Amino acid sequence: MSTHLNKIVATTRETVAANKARVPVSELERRAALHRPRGWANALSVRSACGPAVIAELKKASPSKGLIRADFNVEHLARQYETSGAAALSVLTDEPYFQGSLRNLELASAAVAIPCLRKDFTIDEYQIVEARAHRGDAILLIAAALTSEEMHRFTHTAHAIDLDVLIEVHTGEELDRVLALDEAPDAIGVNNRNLKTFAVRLETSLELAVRIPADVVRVAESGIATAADMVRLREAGFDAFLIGESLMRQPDPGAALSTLLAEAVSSIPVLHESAQ
Ligand SMILES: O=C(O)c1ccccc1NCC(=O)[C@H](O)[C@H](O)COP(=O)(O)O
Repeated sequence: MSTHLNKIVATTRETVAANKARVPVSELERRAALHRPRGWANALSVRSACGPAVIAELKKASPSKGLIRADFNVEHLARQYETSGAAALSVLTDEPYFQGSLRNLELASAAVAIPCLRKDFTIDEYQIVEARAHRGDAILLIAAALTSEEMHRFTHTAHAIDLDVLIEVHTGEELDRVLALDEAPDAIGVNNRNLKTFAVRLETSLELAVRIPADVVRVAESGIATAADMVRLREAGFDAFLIGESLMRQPDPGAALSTLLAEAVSSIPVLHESAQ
């Protein structure tokens, strides 16, 4: 595990321990029963069949960039993204490094009809029930932070409570471990951000794309900023594009997403035809 990831995971263990002491699982289960998950991966598949499926990320800050967006009204941003054509949302819930929160997940999810990923560093089953209790529709598992046994167990736990699972990889070796799991995730993401150096290379996705089976949703993550990036990734086989910082830095992230989608549709021939 990289030093950065090690540090984030260590802090996450402390957060989980504190949350467990404060809110019992029975209370999370009571809250979870109030809402039905909305099929995060299916929303991406459906959109991807007729246009670019963007997962718009609500990202206030990050370890690599510090504060990204000061003006951060979660409900407003979530609605703007939905109106502008996002297929799904990703909501960061880590507080110490990303200034996210479970409250943000709940507010964003309640404000829109599109499904929401709880974007966090999942290292304990408690967080999966927590995601469901706070209106999440899917969880993230990061292969670099988990053993194969943990990935399998967490995927099973999430599926048992109707949550979808996105497993994120950075290398071919991590992808091998994911492809060998007995219970497959609903989506596999390739993260272009190197967690040792924070350098971002779209080539990471482009190189691994061919090895991801077409029966899971293929997601390219990090460093996507232009329609040209989306065209390259789409041509390599990706179904969906997870975009955080490049939209968050715009004065009007919703308008920026609309423009990006319009440019992507006109640049990808097959999408242009299906949009006619
Ligand atoms: O963004 C970071 O600095 C970061 C650092 C350490 C672990 C994860 C990190 N980011 C999480 C993500 O995966 C991204 O937020 C997501 O893919 C969107 O990326 P971007 O469009 O480049 O903001």
